[in-house]
Amino acid sequence: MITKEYDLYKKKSDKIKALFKFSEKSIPHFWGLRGIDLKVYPGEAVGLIGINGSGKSTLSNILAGIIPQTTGQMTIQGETSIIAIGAGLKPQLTGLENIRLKCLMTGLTNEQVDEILPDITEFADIGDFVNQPVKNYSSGMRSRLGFAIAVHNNPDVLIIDEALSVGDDTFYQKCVDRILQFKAEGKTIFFVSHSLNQVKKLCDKVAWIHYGELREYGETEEVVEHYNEFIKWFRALPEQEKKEYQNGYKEKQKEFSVDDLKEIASERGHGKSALRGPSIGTMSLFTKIALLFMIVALVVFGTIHVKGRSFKSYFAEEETSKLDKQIGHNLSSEQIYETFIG
Ligand SMILES: Nc1ncnc2c1ncn2[C@@H]1O[C@H](COP(=O)(O)OP(=O)(O)OP(=O)(O)O)[C@@H](O)[C@H]1O
Repeated sequence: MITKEYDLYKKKSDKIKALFKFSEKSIPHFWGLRGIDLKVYPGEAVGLIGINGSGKSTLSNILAGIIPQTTGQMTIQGETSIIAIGAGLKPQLTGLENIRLKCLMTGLTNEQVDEILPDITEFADIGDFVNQPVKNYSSGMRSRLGFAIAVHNNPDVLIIDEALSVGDDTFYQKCVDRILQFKAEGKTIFFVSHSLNQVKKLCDKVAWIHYGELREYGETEEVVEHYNEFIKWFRALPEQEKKEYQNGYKEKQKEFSVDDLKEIASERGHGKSALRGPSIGTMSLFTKIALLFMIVALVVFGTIHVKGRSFKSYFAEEETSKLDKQIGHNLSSEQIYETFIG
């Protein structure tokens, strides 16, 4: 059961303060995901649908290992690769440099990159722009480059987050063909999209994420139909009711707690392991005290051993150097002779 809790810091300094706060009550929280359970098999393409802000990108970033979940265990067999518009591309580097960087990061050697480079540039088909910094690319070009790199890295799990929505028809068809080829090879695809037609065309199953919850998971036709019914119902609501509906869910996302999660886990028959997680970003009281102690110790140690010398010898030397300055700058040679020698 995957959850993702975001801290809604108002200022950057609040982030640092929060590390040492023994009560986190003053920091507002927001649960982007509230207990997502999914079992996906090799060769399956799963669509992730939902209204804006429902948690699709949060889930796909967790699946790709870009951000950690707050609680829950995730088992992925194989390598993942995510394609989101411009995700992971360095804007200052050229297309070619980005290709090389990404490939080296996946463990290829420079020689291996040289071999697949022509295939990647041919797939991306962005012409001379491949020599331009990515910051000059249009969103379609970024998507082309990102897609070309990701598919040539040959991942076991491919995550596509809205990356097809910005490409033109020719590129879209090329990507669809490659995705279908991946599926046939037994790879798993997660496909985030607002285009229900694309989802219907590509996906075997669909997960409908609704304000951080998994509202429905099943066969594509059925889930898309229910989602469409919801959209129709929602659009027909008067503006005031729409707002109330949205605010009600947002409030639930703010007030969600580990107790709620425990309740969901027991309803679904999960053991305690479903509640465990990487717990990155939260520190236990013991860790906080230990960290504070280490910082104090470092400061004291650093003060006592200034510039590699003990506190006493450092200040003795400081005094001598002051005297040297006085000798050099204020006293004449006769005065020096009289003061120190004569
Ligand atoms: N770093 C963050 N800090 C705080 N809140 C965040 C953060 N990232 C996402 N959120 C919130 O989590 C919720 C889910 O966001 P997410 O981007 O996953 O939604 P989405 O379904 O992909 O939306 P869209 O369809 O608009 O792309 C949103 O309410 C968003 O404001």
